Amino acid sequence: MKEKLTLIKVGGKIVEEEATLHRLLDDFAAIEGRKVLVHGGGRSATKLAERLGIESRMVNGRRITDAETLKVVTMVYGGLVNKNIVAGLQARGVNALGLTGADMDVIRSVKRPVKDIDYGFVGDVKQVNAALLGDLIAKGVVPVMAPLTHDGEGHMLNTNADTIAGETAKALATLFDVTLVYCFEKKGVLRDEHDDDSVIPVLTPAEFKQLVADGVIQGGMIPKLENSFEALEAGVSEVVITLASAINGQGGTRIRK
Ligand SMILES: Nc1ncnc2c1ncn2[C@@H]1O[C@H](COP(=O)(O)OP(=O)(O)O)[C@@H](O)[C@H]1O
Ligand SMILES: CC(=O)N[C@@H](CCC(=O)OP(=O)(O)O)C(=O)O
Repeated sequence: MKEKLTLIKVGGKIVEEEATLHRLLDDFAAIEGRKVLVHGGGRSATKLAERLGIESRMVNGRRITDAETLKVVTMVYGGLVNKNIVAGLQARGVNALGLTGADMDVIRSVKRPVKDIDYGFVGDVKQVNAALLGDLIAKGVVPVMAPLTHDGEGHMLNTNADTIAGETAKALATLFDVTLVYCFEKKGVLRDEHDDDSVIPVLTPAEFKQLVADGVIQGGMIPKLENSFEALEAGVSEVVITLASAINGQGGTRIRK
């Protein structure tokens, strides 16, 4: 039987605010057994870009990443956000190791080809080094992964954090019994975005399609759910979308095949 592993993805709103980040780190530190944390930081990148006079543009939930924006996201995700989390976890007795995809060649990607839209320096994941992550995890290390990858030819690329989480969960599912938890600032996938208590407890692909067509599920939630269904198909045992302050408990939306 495979050992259990919990992979938590935490988004920009949570990591940006001290209070919510500290709560999340307390809850993450309390998770027993093998674990991995993947973080975003989109909101912090947008704020720094604004201070530097660089315009931010998102298309289909992805950041258009020109050369200047790539410098900003590399500083923010690989530097400030990642190290803040690593230091916070070390203070809580968790042996965290911060990684971008370039570190130990853990995630290689290919620059997204230009079709209708030129996303710039955005990477589509090609390969996750599950064996390496598995070795680190077996040694008691807790990887903390930033949403940055590399192309193997000397270039960093910006990759959506939900995708990093989904792809890493899929790769680790060859070694572990993986639960993937996307946590954010709402209680789960909601039937009415303005009613916090309208959580959909279980979501299937057919219901997802219908809710997208009805306009109930929109924006960043669409790629998050697409990544979730893909992960389940590829052998991840369980996918949950839930409130950041509820990662240890029940509740949220459970994704079904
Ligand atoms: N039906 C829905 N239920 C909950 N959130 C939804 C729904 N439809 C759209 N959303 C939006 O999706 C957002 C989460 O996606 P995203 O911003 O990519 O998350 P993250 O902060 O985790 O990166 C929520 O903040 C919410 O505004
Ligand atoms: C290519 C791309 O869109 N990358 C994302 C990576 C950060 C991210 O996904 O952060 P959240 O989880 O906080 O949204 C971006 O730059 O916004």
